[in-house]
Amino acid sequence: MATRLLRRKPLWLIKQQAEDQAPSTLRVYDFVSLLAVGVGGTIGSGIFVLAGTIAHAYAGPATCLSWLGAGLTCLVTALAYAELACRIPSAGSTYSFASHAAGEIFGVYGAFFLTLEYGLAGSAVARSWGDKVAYYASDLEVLGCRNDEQGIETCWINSLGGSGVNPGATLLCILMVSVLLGGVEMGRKALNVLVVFKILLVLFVIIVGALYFDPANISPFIPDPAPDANMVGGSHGIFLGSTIAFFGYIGFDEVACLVMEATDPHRDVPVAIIATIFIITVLYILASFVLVGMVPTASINADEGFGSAFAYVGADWAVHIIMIGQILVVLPAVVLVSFLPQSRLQATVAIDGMLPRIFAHKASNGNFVYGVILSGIFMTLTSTFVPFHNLNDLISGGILLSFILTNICLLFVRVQHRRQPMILIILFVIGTALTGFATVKAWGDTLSYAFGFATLVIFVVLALVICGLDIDDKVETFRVPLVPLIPCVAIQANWFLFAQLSSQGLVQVAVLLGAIAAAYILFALYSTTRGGDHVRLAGSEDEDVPPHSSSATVTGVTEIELT
Ligand SMILES: NC(=[NH2+])NCCC[C@H](N)C(=O)O
Repeated sequence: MATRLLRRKPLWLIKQQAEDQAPSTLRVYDFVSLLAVGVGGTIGSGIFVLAGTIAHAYAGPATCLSWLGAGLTCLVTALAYAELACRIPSAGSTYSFASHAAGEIFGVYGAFFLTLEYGLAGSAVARSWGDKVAYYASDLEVLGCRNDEQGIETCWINSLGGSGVNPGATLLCILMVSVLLGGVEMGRKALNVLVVFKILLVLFVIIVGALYFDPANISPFIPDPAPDANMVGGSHGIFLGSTIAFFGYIGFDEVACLVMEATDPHRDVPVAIIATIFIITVLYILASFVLVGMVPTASINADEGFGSAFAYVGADWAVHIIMIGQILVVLPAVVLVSFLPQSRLQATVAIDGMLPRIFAHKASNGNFVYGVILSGIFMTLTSTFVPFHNLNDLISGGILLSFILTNICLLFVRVQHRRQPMILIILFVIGTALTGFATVKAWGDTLSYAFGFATLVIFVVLALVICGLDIDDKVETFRVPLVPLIPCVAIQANWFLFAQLSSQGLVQVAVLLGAIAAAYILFALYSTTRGGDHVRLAGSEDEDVPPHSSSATVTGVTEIELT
Protein backbone atom coordinates (compact mmCIF):
# COMPACT_ATOMS: atom_id res chain seq x y z
CA MET A 1 0.00 0.00 0.00
CA ALA A 2 2.76 2.43 0.96
CA THR A 3 4.43 1.80 -2.39
CA ARG A 4 1.22 2.63 -4.13
CA LEU A 5 0.69 5.83 -2.14
CA LEU A 6 4.07 7.16 -3.10
CA ARG A 7 4.54 5.75 -6.60
CA ARG A 8 5.12 8.47 -9.13
CA LYS A 9 3.63 8.78 -12.57
CA PRO A 10 6.38 8.90 -15.19
CA LEU A 11 6.75 12.03 -17.23
CA TRP A 12 6.63 10.24 -20.58
CA LEU A 13 3.24 8.81 -19.68
CA ILE A 14 1.84 12.18 -18.65
CA LYS A 15 3.05 13.69 -21.92
CA GLN A 16 1.69 10.89 -24.07
CA GLN A 17 -1.69 10.94 -22.40
CA ALA A 18 -1.87 14.69 -22.76
CA GLU A 19 -1.02 14.49 -26.47
CA ASP A 20 -3.63 11.84 -26.89
CA GLN A 21 -6.27 13.93 -25.16
CA ALA A 22 -5.65 17.10 -27.12
CA PRO A 23 -4.76 16.50 -30.76
CA SER A 24 -3.17 19.48 -32.46
CA THR A 25 -6.41 20.35 -34.30
CA LEU A 26 -7.81 21.53 -30.99
CA ARG A 27 -5.02 23.94 -30.18
CA VAL A 28 -7.03 27.13 -30.28
CA TYR A 29 -5.87 29.11 -27.26
CA ASP A 30 -3.54 31.88 -28.36
CA PHE A 31 -1.95 34.32 -25.90
CA VAL A 32 -4.98 36.63 -25.77
CA SER A 33 -7.38 33.77 -25.12
CA LEU A 34 -5.15 32.38 -22.38
CA LEU A 35 -4.96 35.79 -20.76
CA ALA A 36 -8.76 36.00 -21.04
CA VAL A 37 -9.05 32.72 -19.14
CA GLY A 38 -6.67 33.97 -16.45
CA VAL A 39 -8.22 37.39 -15.99
CA GLY A 40 -11.76 36.17 -16.69
CA GLY A 41 -11.56 33.40 -14.11
CA THR A 42 -10.01 35.55 -11.44
CA ILE A 43 -11.77 38.91 -11.31
CA GLY A 44 -15.15 38.12 -9.80
CA SER A 45 -17.21 38.68 -6.72
CA GLY A 46 -13.97 38.91 -4.70
CA ILE A 47 -12.94 42.48 -5.38
CA PHE A 48 -16.52 43.78 -5.45
CA VAL A 49 -17.49 42.20 -2.14
CA LEU A 50 -14.29 41.67 -0.19
CA ALA A 51 -12.69 45.08 -0.74
CA GLY A 52 -15.60 46.52 1.28
CA THR A 53 -15.33 43.83 3.94
CA ILE A 54 -11.60 44.37 4.43
CA ALA A 55 -11.90 48.17 4.47
CA HIS A 56 -14.82 48.12 6.87
CA ALA A 57 -13.59 45.63 9.43
CA TYR A 58 -9.87 44.91 9.01
CA ALA A 59 -7.49 47.35 7.38
CA GLY A 60 -9.40 50.62 6.83
CA PRO A 61 -7.61 52.92 4.37
CA ALA A 62 -4.68 50.46 4.19
CA THR A 63 -6.89 47.89 2.43
CA CYS A 64 -4.73 48.09 -0.68
CA LEU A 65 -1.82 46.68 1.35
CA SER A 66 -3.90 43.59 2.13
CA TRP A 67 -4.48 43.12 -1.60
CA LEU A 68 -0.78 43.69 -2.25
CA GLY A 69 0.18 41.00 0.30
CA ALA A 70 -2.16 38.42 -1.22
CA GLY A 71 -1.07 39.43 -4.73
CA LEU A 72 2.64 38.97 -3.98
CA THR A 73 1.97 35.57 -2.43
CA CYS A 74 0.12 34.54 -5.56
CA LEU A 75 2.82 35.98 -7.81
CA VAL A 76 5.55 33.80 -6.31
CA THR A 77 3.26 30.80 -6.63
CA ALA A 78 2.33 31.74 -10.20
CA LEU A 79 5.98 31.32 -11.16
CA ALA A 80 5.88 27.70 -10.02
CA TYR A 81 2.73 27.08 -12.08
CA ALA A 82 4.36 28.71 -15.08
CA GLU A 83 7.39 26.41 -14.96
CA LEU A 84 5.55 23.21 -14.11
CA ALA A 85 2.90 23.75 -16.79
CA CYS A 86 5.69 23.64 -19.37
CA ARG A 87 7.66 20.81 -17.79
CA ILE A 88 4.70 18.58 -17.02
CA PRO A 89 2.17 19.60 -19.69
CA SER A 90 -1.23 18.18 -18.85
CA ALA A 91 -4.79 19.35 -18.28
CA GLY A 92 -4.46 17.93 -14.77
CA SER A 93 -2.39 20.88 -13.43
CA THR A 94 -1.65 20.29 -9.71
CA TYR A 95 -3.00 16.74 -10.00
CA SER A 96 -0.42 15.87 -12.65
CA PHE A 97 2.40 17.86 -11.05
CA ALA A 98 1.91 16.05 -7.75
CA SER A 99 1.35 12.61 -9.33
CA HIS A 100 4.69 12.96 -11.07
CA ALA A 101 6.73 14.81 -8.48
CA ALA A 102 5.43 13.57 -5.14
CA GLY A 103 3.35 10.39 -5.52
CA GLU A 104 -0.15 9.16 -6.25
CA ILE A 105 -1.76 10.15 -2.95
CA PHE A 106 -0.54 13.71 -3.39
CA GLY A 107 -1.97 13.71 -6.90
CA VAL A 108 -5.32 12.71 -5.42
CA TYR A 109 -5.10 15.57 -2.96
CA GLY A 110 -4.22 17.89 -5.83
CA ALA A 111 -7.32 16.76 -7.75
CA PHE A 112 -9.57 17.44 -4.77
CA PHE A 113 -8.05 20.85 -4.14
CA LEU A 114 -8.56 21.76 -7.78
CA THR A 115 -12.18 20.62 -7.59
CA LEU A 116 -12.62 23.00 -4.67
CA GLU A 117 -11.20 25.72 -6.87
CA TYR A 118 -13.05 24.99 -10.09
CA GLY A 119 -16.27 23.32 -9.05
CA LEU A 120 -16.94 24.62 -5.57
CA ALA A 121 -15.60 28.16 -5.90
CA GLY A 122 -17.44 28.44 -9.22
CA SER A 123 -20.66 27.30 -7.56
CA ALA A 124 -20.10 29.82 -4.78
CA VAL A 125 -19.80 32.62 -7.33
CA ALA A 126 -22.97 31.40 -9.10
CA ARG A 127 -24.74 31.63 -5.78
CA SER A 128 -23.54 35.15 -5.15
CA TRP A 129 -24.84 35.97 -8.65
CA GLY A 130 -28.30 34.87 -7.51
CA ASP A 131 -27.96 37.01 -4.39
CA LYS A 132 -26.82 39.98 -6.39
CA VAL A 133 -29.72 39.76 -8.84
CA ALA A 134 -32.13 39.44 -5.92
CA TYR A 135 -30.57 42.41 -4.13
CA TYR A 136 -30.76 44.59 -7.24
CA ALA A 137 -34.28 43.45 -8.21
CA SER A 138 -35.53 44.13 -4.67
CA ASP A 139 -33.97 47.56 -4.77
CA LEU A 140 -35.70 48.35 -8.05
CA GLU A 141 -38.82 46.50 -6.91
CA VAL A 142 -39.00 44.49 -10.13
CA LEU A 143 -39.43 40.78 -11.00
CA GLY A 144 -41.71 40.30 -8.01
CA CYS A 145 -39.00 41.29 -5.51
CA ARG A 146 -39.33 44.07 -2.96
CA ASN A 147 -37.84 45.72 0.11
CA ASP A 148 -39.94 45.97 3.25
CA GLU A 149 -39.87 48.97 5.61
CA GLN A 150 -36.78 47.68 7.38
CA GLY A 151 -34.98 47.43 4.07
CA ILE A 152 -35.06 43.61 4.16
CA GLU A 153 -35.50 42.22 0.69
CA THR A 154 -37.81 39.37 -0.16
CA CYS A 155 -37.10 37.82 -3.47
CA TRP A 156 -37.78 34.41 -4.94
CA ILE A 157 -34.54 34.60 -6.96
CA ASN A 158 -32.23 33.76 -4.09
CA SER A 159 -34.23 32.40 -1.20
CA LEU A 160 -37.44 30.71 -2.24
CA GLY A 161 -39.62 31.05 0.85
CA GLY A 162 -36.59 31.62 3.08
CA SER A 163 -35.40 28.03 2.54
CA GLY A 164 -31.98 29.06 1.29
CA VAL A 165 -32.65 27.61 -2.16
CA ASN A 166 -31.15 29.79 -4.86
CA PRO A 167 -32.97 29.49 -8.23
CA GLY A 168 -30.86 32.35 -9.63
CA ALA A 169 -27.74 30.21 -9.19
CA THR A 170 -29.49 27.27 -10.88
CA LEU A 171 -30.27 29.40 -13.90
CA LEU A 172 -26.73 30.75 -14.27
CA CYS A 173 -25.13 27.32 -13.88
CA ILE A 174 -27.39 25.79 -16.52
CA LEU A 175 -26.62 28.66 -18.87
CA MET A 176 -22.85 28.38 -18.43
CA VAL A 177 -22.83 24.60 -18.73
CA SER A 178 -24.78 24.98 -22.00
CA VAL A 179 -22.15 27.40 -23.33
CA LEU A 180 -19.44 24.87 -22.46
CA LEU A 181 -21.39 22.12 -24.20
CA GLY A 182 -21.27 24.27 -27.32
CA GLY A 183 -17.58 23.35 -27.56
CA VAL A 184 -14.14 24.75 -27.00
CA GLU A 185 -14.47 27.45 -29.67
CA MET A 186 -17.80 28.77 -28.46
CA GLY A 187 -16.65 28.88 -24.83
CA ARG A 188 -13.46 30.67 -25.84
CA LYS A 189 -15.18 33.32 -27.94
CA ALA A 190 -17.87 34.00 -25.32
CA LEU A 191 -15.15 34.47 -22.77
CA ASN A 192 -12.99 36.84 -24.79
CA VAL A 193 -15.93 39.21 -25.15
CA LEU A 194 -16.93 38.99 -21.49
CA VAL A 195 -13.40 39.68 -20.31
CA VAL A 196 -13.03 42.90 -22.26
CA PHE A 197 -16.20 44.21 -20.60
CA LYS A 198 -15.02 42.99 -17.23
CA ILE A 199 -11.74 44.89 -17.40
CA LEU A 200 -13.59 47.96 -18.63
CA LEU A 201 -15.89 47.77 -15.60
CA VAL A 202 -12.99 47.65 -13.14
CA LEU A 203 -11.31 50.54 -14.97
CA PHE A 204 -14.60 52.42 -14.81
CA VAL A 205 -14.74 51.96 -11.03
CA ILE A 206 -11.14 53.14 -10.69
CA ILE A 207 -11.39 56.17 -12.95
CA VAL A 208 -14.84 57.43 -11.91
CA GLY A 209 -14.12 56.62 -8.25
CA ALA A 210 -10.91 58.65 -8.45
CA LEU A 211 -12.99 61.72 -9.33
CA TYR A 212 -14.59 61.50 -5.88
CA PHE A 213 -11.34 60.79 -4.03
CA ASP A 214 -10.97 62.81 -0.84
CA PRO A 215 -7.50 62.55 0.82
CA ALA A 216 -9.10 63.26 4.22
CA ASN A 217 -10.70 59.81 4.04
CA ILE A 218 -7.37 58.01 4.04
CA SER A 219 -5.84 59.65 7.04
CA PRO A 220 -4.58 58.01 9.17
CA PHE A 221 -3.64 55.46 6.53
CA ILE A 222 -3.19 52.56 8.95
CA PRO A 223 -5.84 52.61 11.68
CA ASP A 224 -4.72 52.08 15.26
CA PRO A 225 -5.10 48.52 16.48
CA ALA A 226 -8.71 47.85 17.48
CA PRO A 227 -9.91 51.49 17.40
CA ASP A 228 -13.44 50.16 17.99
CA ALA A 229 -15.24 46.87 18.28
CA ASN A 230 -15.86 46.67 14.51
CA MET A 231 -12.28 47.10 13.30
CA VAL A 232 -9.16 44.98 13.77
CA GLY A 233 -6.81 47.72 12.55
CA GLY A 234 -3.01 47.94 12.81
CA SER A 235 -0.66 45.62 10.94
CA HIS A 236 -2.69 42.65 12.18
CA GLY A 237 -5.74 43.95 10.29
CA ILE A 238 -3.70 44.29 7.10
CA PHE A 239 -2.37 40.72 7.30
CA LEU A 240 -5.75 39.25 8.16
CA GLY A 241 -7.13 41.23 5.24
CA SER A 242 -4.64 39.45 2.95
CA THR A 243 -6.11 36.06 3.80
CA ILE A 244 -9.57 37.41 3.03
CA ALA A 245 -8.38 39.04 -0.20
CA PHE A 246 -6.89 35.72 -1.29
CA PHE A 247 -10.31 34.54 -2.55
CA GLY A 248 -10.18 37.38 -5.08
CA TYR A 249 -7.01 35.89 -6.63
CA ILE A 250 -8.29 32.36 -6.98
CA GLY A 251 -8.44 31.30 -10.61
CA PHE A 252 -5.20 32.59 -12.19
CA ASP A 253 -3.68 29.11 -12.27
CA GLU A 254 -6.46 27.79 -14.52
CA VAL A 255 -4.37 28.85 -17.49
CA ALA A 256 -2.04 25.93 -16.66
CA CYS A 257 -4.89 23.51 -17.39
CA LEU A 258 -5.08 24.66 -20.99
CA VAL A 259 -1.47 24.01 -21.85
CA MET A 260 -2.40 21.22 -24.27
CA GLU A 261 -4.89 23.44 -26.08
CA ALA A 262 -2.51 26.39 -26.48
CA THR A 263 -1.15 27.29 -29.90
CA ASP A 264 2.31 28.04 -28.50
CA PRO A 265 2.28 26.58 -24.99
CA HIS A 266 5.91 27.08 -24.02
CA ARG A 267 5.87 30.76 -24.80
CA ASP A 268 2.28 31.76 -24.09
CA VAL A 269 1.29 29.78 -21.00
CA PRO A 270 3.97 31.07 -18.59
CA VAL A 271 3.61 34.63 -19.85
CA ALA A 272 -0.19 34.48 -19.58
CA ILE A 273 -0.07 33.15 -16.00
CA ILE A 274 2.38 35.80 -14.84
CA ALA A 275 0.69 38.61 -16.79
CA THR A 276 -2.68 37.62 -15.30
CA ILE A 277 -1.49 37.91 -11.74
CA PHE A 278 0.35 41.13 -12.50
CA ILE A 279 -2.63 42.83 -14.17
CA ILE A 280 -5.01 41.69 -11.48
CA THR A 281 -2.83 42.79 -8.59
CA VAL A 282 -2.49 46.26 -10.09
CA LEU A 283 -6.25 46.53 -10.73
CA TYR A 284 -7.14 45.31 -7.24
CA ILE A 285 -4.72 47.67 -5.53
CA LEU A 286 -5.98 50.67 -7.48
CA ALA A 287 -9.65 49.77 -7.01
CA SER A 288 -9.34 49.20 -3.26
CA PHE A 289 -7.34 52.41 -2.89
CA VAL A 290 -10.00 54.41 -4.70
CA LEU A 291 -12.74 52.83 -2.59
CA VAL A 292 -11.29 53.98 0.73
CA GLY A 293 -10.65 57.44 -0.71
CA MET A 294 -14.31 57.89 -1.65
CA VAL A 295 -15.90 57.19 1.72
CA PRO A 296 -14.84 57.31 5.38
CA THR A 297 -14.16 53.66 6.19
CA ALA A 298 -16.87 53.48 8.86
CA SER A 299 -19.45 54.22 6.15
CA ILE A 300 -18.26 51.56 3.69
CA ASN A 301 -20.78 48.75 3.35
CA ALA A 302 -19.06 45.46 4.20
CA ASP A 303 -20.99 43.51 1.53
CA GLU A 304 -21.37 45.94 -1.34
CA GLY A 305 -18.37 48.25 -1.00
CA PHE A 306 -18.30 49.96 -4.39
CA GLY A 307 -22.08 50.19 -4.79
CA SER A 308 -22.42 51.83 -1.38
CA ALA A 309 -19.47 54.15 -2.01
CA PHE A 310 -20.91 55.48 -5.26
CA ALA A 311 -24.32 55.88 -3.61
CA TYR A 312 -22.60 57.76 -0.76
CA VAL A 313 -21.07 60.32 -3.12
CA GLY A 314 -24.41 60.69 -4.92
CA ALA A 315 -23.37 58.97 -8.17
CA ASP A 316 -26.41 56.70 -8.38
CA TRP A 317 -25.99 56.26 -12.11
CA ALA A 318 -22.62 54.64 -11.45
CA VAL A 319 -24.21 52.24 -8.95
CA HIS A 320 -26.48 50.96 -11.72
CA ILE A 321 -23.55 50.47 -14.08
CA ILE A 322 -21.64 48.53 -11.42
CA MET A 323 -24.60 46.33 -10.51
CA ILE A 324 -25.53 45.62 -14.12
CA GLY A 325 -21.88 45.00 -15.02
CA GLN A 326 -21.47 42.50 -12.21
CA ILE A 327 -24.71 40.71 -13.08
CA LEU A 328 -24.28 40.57 -16.84
CA VAL A 329 -20.53 40.23 -17.18
CA VAL A 330 -18.25 39.83 -14.17
CA LEU A 331 -19.88 36.97 -12.33
CA PRO A 332 -21.06 34.93 -15.36
CA ALA A 333 -17.53 35.04 -16.80
CA VAL A 334 -16.02 33.69 -13.58
CA VAL A 335 -18.53 30.88 -13.43
CA LEU A 336 -17.83 29.99 -17.06
CA VAL A 337 -14.07 29.86 -16.54
CA SER A 338 -14.33 27.98 -13.25
CA PHE A 339 -16.35 25.23 -14.87
CA LEU A 340 -14.16 25.13 -17.99
CA PRO A 341 -11.18 23.14 -16.64
CA GLN A 342 -13.19 20.88 -14.34
CA SER A 343 -14.11 18.44 -17.11
CA ARG A 344 -10.50 18.38 -18.35
CA LEU A 345 -9.24 17.57 -14.88
CA GLN A 346 -11.79 14.78 -14.49
CA ALA A 347 -10.76 13.32 -17.85
CA THR A 348 -7.12 13.22 -16.78
CA VAL A 349 -8.01 11.49 -13.52
CA ALA A 350 -10.33 9.07 -15.35
CA ILE A 351 -7.58 8.07 -17.76
CA ASP A 352 -5.54 7.09 -14.71
CA GLY A 353 -8.37 4.79 -13.65
CA MET A 354 -9.41 6.80 -10.61
CA LEU A 355 -12.74 7.93 -12.03
CA PRO A 356 -15.12 6.06 -14.36
CA ARG A 357 -13.96 6.03 -18.00
CA ILE A 358 -17.04 7.92 -19.11
CA PHE A 359 -15.40 11.12 -17.84
CA ALA A 360 -12.68 10.74 -20.47
CA HIS A 361 -15.03 10.34 -23.42
CA LYS A 362 -14.41 13.12 -25.90
CA ALA A 363 -16.82 14.38 -28.55
CA SER A 364 -15.77 15.70 -31.96
CA ASN A 365 -16.11 19.33 -30.83
CA GLY A 366 -13.34 18.79 -28.30
CA ASN A 367 -15.62 18.42 -25.33
CA PHE A 368 -15.69 15.81 -22.61
CA VAL A 369 -19.47 15.82 -23.00
CA TYR A 370 -20.39 13.47 -20.19
CA GLY A 371 -17.84 15.06 -17.91
CA VAL A 372 -19.28 18.52 -18.58
CA ILE A 373 -22.82 17.27 -18.01
CA LEU A 374 -22.08 15.26 -14.87
CA SER A 375 -19.94 17.92 -13.23
CA GLY A 376 -22.47 20.52 -14.42
CA ILE A 377 -25.24 18.71 -12.58
CA PHE A 378 -23.10 18.48 -9.45
CA MET A 379 -22.18 22.17 -9.54
CA THR A 380 -25.73 23.26 -10.30
CA LEU A 381 -27.11 21.31 -7.35
CA THR A 382 -24.36 22.57 -5.05
CA SER A 383 -24.88 26.19 -5.91
CA THR A 384 -28.65 25.85 -5.67
CA PHE A 385 -28.76 24.24 -2.26
CA VAL A 386 -25.51 24.81 -0.32
CA PRO A 387 -25.22 28.02 1.70
CA PHE A 388 -21.67 29.06 0.94
CA HIS A 389 -20.97 31.71 3.51
CA ASN A 390 -19.68 28.96 5.83
CA LEU A 391 -17.48 27.38 3.20
CA ASN A 392 -15.32 30.25 1.96
CA ASP A 393 -12.46 29.44 4.31
CA LEU A 394 -12.59 25.80 3.31
CA ILE A 395 -12.23 26.81 -0.33
CA SER A 396 -9.38 29.24 0.32
CA GLY A 397 -7.66 26.75 2.66
CA GLY A 398 -7.79 23.94 0.12
CA ILE A 399 -6.41 26.17 -2.61
CA LEU A 400 -3.61 27.48 -0.37
CA LEU A 401 -2.64 23.87 0.27
CA SER A 402 -2.61 23.18 -3.44
CA PHE A 403 -0.33 26.19 -3.94
CA ILE A 404 2.02 24.82 -1.28
CA LEU A 405 1.91 21.41 -2.94
CA THR A 406 2.77 22.93 -6.31
CA ASN A 407 5.81 24.69 -4.87
CA ILE A 408 6.94 21.46 -3.24
CA CYS A 409 6.59 19.73 -6.61
CA LEU A 410 8.78 22.37 -8.21
CA LEU A 411 11.46 21.81 -5.60
CA PHE A 412 11.25 18.01 -5.93
CA VAL A 413 11.57 18.21 -9.69
CA ARG A 414 14.49 20.61 -9.43
CA VAL A 415 16.43 18.38 -7.04
CA GLN A 416 15.67 15.53 -9.42
CA HIS A 417 13.99 13.44 -6.78
CA ARG A 418 17.16 12.78 -4.85
CA ARG A 419 16.23 11.37 -1.48
CA GLN A 420 18.28 13.54 0.88
CA PRO A 421 17.28 16.95 -0.46
CA MET A 422 13.69 15.72 -0.61
CA ILE A 423 13.72 14.84 3.08
CA LEU A 424 15.17 18.24 3.90
CA ILE A 425 12.50 19.92 1.79
CA ILE A 426 9.81 18.03 3.71
CA LEU A 427 11.36 19.17 6.99
CA PHE A 428 11.42 22.68 5.63
CA VAL A 429 7.73 22.53 4.75
CA ILE A 430 6.82 21.26 8.23
CA GLY A 431 9.02 23.95 9.77
CA THR A 432 7.43 26.75 7.77
CA ALA A 433 3.96 25.50 8.70
CA LEU A 434 4.92 25.73 12.37
CA THR A 435 6.48 29.15 11.85
CA GLY A 436 3.32 30.36 10.13
CA PHE A 437 1.04 29.17 12.93
CA ALA A 438 3.41 30.35 15.68
CA THR A 439 3.59 33.84 14.20
CA VAL A 440 -0.12 34.13 13.61
CA LYS A 441 -1.27 32.74 16.93
CA ALA A 442 1.13 34.88 18.92
CA TRP A 443 0.41 38.06 17.02
CA GLY A 444 1.37 41.20 18.93
CA ASP A 445 3.86 39.45 21.14
CA THR A 446 7.17 40.78 19.82
CA LEU A 447 9.20 37.86 21.08
CA SER A 448 7.20 35.21 19.25
CA TYR A 449 7.17 37.40 16.20
CA ALA A 450 10.96 37.61 16.29
CA PHE A 451 11.06 33.86 16.82
CA GLY A 452 8.84 33.29 13.80
CA PHE A 453 11.02 35.50 11.65
CA ALA A 454 14.27 33.93 12.85
CA THR A 455 13.06 30.43 12.11
CA LEU A 456 11.97 31.58 8.69
CA VAL A 457 15.45 32.90 7.92
CA ILE A 458 17.06 29.72 9.19
CA PHE A 459 14.77 27.62 7.04
CA VAL A 460 15.42 29.66 3.93
CA VAL A 461 19.16 29.41 4.48
CA LEU A 462 18.76 25.68 5.08
CA ALA A 463 16.84 25.32 1.85
CA LEU A 464 19.49 27.28 0.00
CA VAL A 465 22.21 25.05 1.32
CA ILE A 466 20.43 21.81 0.57
CA CYS A 467 19.29 22.56 -2.89
CA GLY A 468 21.69 25.23 -4.05
CA LEU A 469 24.42 22.81 -4.92
CA ASP A 470 22.74 20.68 -7.50
CA ILE A 471 19.69 22.24 -9.00
CA ASP A 472 18.42 21.03 -12.32
CA ASP A 473 18.65 24.10 -14.50
CA LYS A 474 18.63 22.35 -17.84
CA VAL A 475 15.05 23.16 -18.72
CA GLU A 476 14.67 24.93 -22.02
CA THR A 477 11.24 26.29 -21.28
CA PHE A 478 10.33 28.91 -18.67
CA ARG A 479 12.38 28.60 -15.50
CA VAL A 480 11.60 30.15 -12.10
CA PRO A 481 14.52 32.39 -11.13
CA LEU A 482 16.31 32.03 -7.79
CA VAL A 483 15.21 28.49 -7.02
CA PRO A 484 14.98 27.37 -4.23
CA LEU A 485 14.57 30.78 -2.64
CA ILE A 486 11.41 31.78 -4.51
CA PRO A 487 9.45 28.55 -3.94
CA CYS A 488 10.62 28.55 -0.30
CA VAL A 489 9.32 32.09 0.18
CA ALA A 490 6.10 31.06 -1.59
CA ILE A 491 5.63 28.09 0.73
CA GLN A 492 6.14 30.27 3.81
CA ALA A 493 3.82 33.00 2.53
CA ASN A 494 1.05 30.52 1.68
CA TRP A 495 1.35 28.89 5.12
CA PHE A 496 1.11 32.30 6.66
CA LEU A 497 -2.16 33.08 4.87
CA PHE A 498 -3.38 29.58 5.67
CA ALA A 499 -2.67 29.94 9.39
CA GLN A 500 -4.87 33.03 9.50
CA LEU A 501 -8.01 31.19 8.38
CA SER A 502 -10.83 31.02 10.93
CA SER A 503 -10.70 28.04 13.28
CA GLN A 504 -13.94 26.82 11.72
CA GLY A 505 -12.25 26.88 8.30
CA LEU A 506 -9.18 25.06 9.63
CA VAL A 507 -11.35 22.33 11.13
CA GLN A 508 -13.21 21.95 7.82
CA VAL A 509 -9.90 21.62 5.96
CA ALA A 510 -8.66 19.01 8.48
CA VAL A 511 -11.87 16.99 8.08
CA LEU A 512 -11.55 17.20 4.30
CA LEU A 513 -7.94 16.00 4.38
CA GLY A 514 -8.93 13.03 6.55
CA ALA A 515 -11.91 12.18 4.35
CA ILE A 516 -9.78 12.26 1.19
CA ALA A 517 -7.18 9.96 2.73
CA ALA A 518 -9.88 7.51 3.85
CA ALA A 519 -11.60 7.54 0.45
CA TYR A 520 -8.30 7.04 -1.36
CA ILE A 521 -7.24 4.13 0.82
CA LEU A 522 -10.60 2.41 0.35
CA PHE A 523 -10.36 2.93 -3.39
CA ALA A 524 -6.80 1.59 -3.49
CA LEU A 525 -7.76 -1.53 -1.53
CA TYR A 526 -10.78 -2.10 -3.74
CA SER A 527 -8.92 -1.71 -7.02
CA THR A 528 -6.05 -3.90 -5.82
CA THR A 529 -8.37 -6.74 -4.79
CA ARG A 530 -10.16 -6.51 -8.14
CA GLY A 531 -6.82 -6.75 -9.89
CA GLY A 532 -7.58 -3.57 -11.79
CA ASP A 533 -4.46 -1.93 -10.63
CA HIS A 534 -1.70 -2.86 -13.02
CA VAL A 535 1.67 -1.53 -12.16
CA ARG A 536 2.10 1.43 -14.41
CA LEU A 537 5.79 1.93 -14.09
CA ALA A 538 7.77 -0.12 -16.50
CA GLY A 539 10.90 1.94 -16.23
CA SER A 540 12.30 4.82 -14.31
CA GLU A 541 9.73 7.27 -13.03
CA ASP A 542 11.93 10.11 -14.15
CA GLU A 543 12.49 9.04 -17.69
CA ASP A 544 11.23 11.31 -20.37
CA VAL A 545 10.75 8.50 -22.86
CA PRO A 546 8.76 5.30 -22.54
CA PRO A 547 10.72 2.15 -21.78
CA HIS A 548 11.53 0.30 -25.06
CA SER A 549 10.23 -3.01 -23.89
CA SER A 550 6.83 -1.75 -22.83
CA SER A 551 3.80 -2.61 -24.84
CA ALA A 552 2.12 0.38 -23.32
CA THR A 553 -0.76 2.09 -24.93
CA VAL A 554 -1.42 5.51 -23.65
CA THR A 555 -5.14 5.45 -23.48
CA GLY A 556 -5.10 4.64 -19.80
CA VAL A 557 -2.87 3.53 -17.03
CA THR A 558 -4.87 0.40 -16.46
CA GLU A 559 -4.05 -0.77 -19.97
CA ILE A 560 -0.34 -0.65 -19.45
CA GLU A 561 1.27 -3.99 -18.99
CA LEU A 562 4.27 -4.67 -16.89
CA THR A 563 6.86 -6.30 -19.06
N1 LIG B 1 -11.80 28.72 -10.25
C1 LIG B 1 -12.32 29.90 -10.17
N2 LIG B 1 -12.09 30.72 -11.11
N3 LIG B 1 -13.06 30.11 -9.12
C2 LIG B 1 -13.69 31.33 -8.80
C3 LIG B 1 -12.72 32.32 -8.34
C4 LIG B 1 -13.32 33.46 -7.60
C5 LIG B 1 -12.79 34.78 -8.01
N4 LIG B 1 -11.39 34.98 -7.74
C6 LIG B 1 -13.59 35.88 -7.38
O1 LIG B 1 -13.04 36.82 -6.90
O2 LIG B 1 -14.80 35.83 -7.40
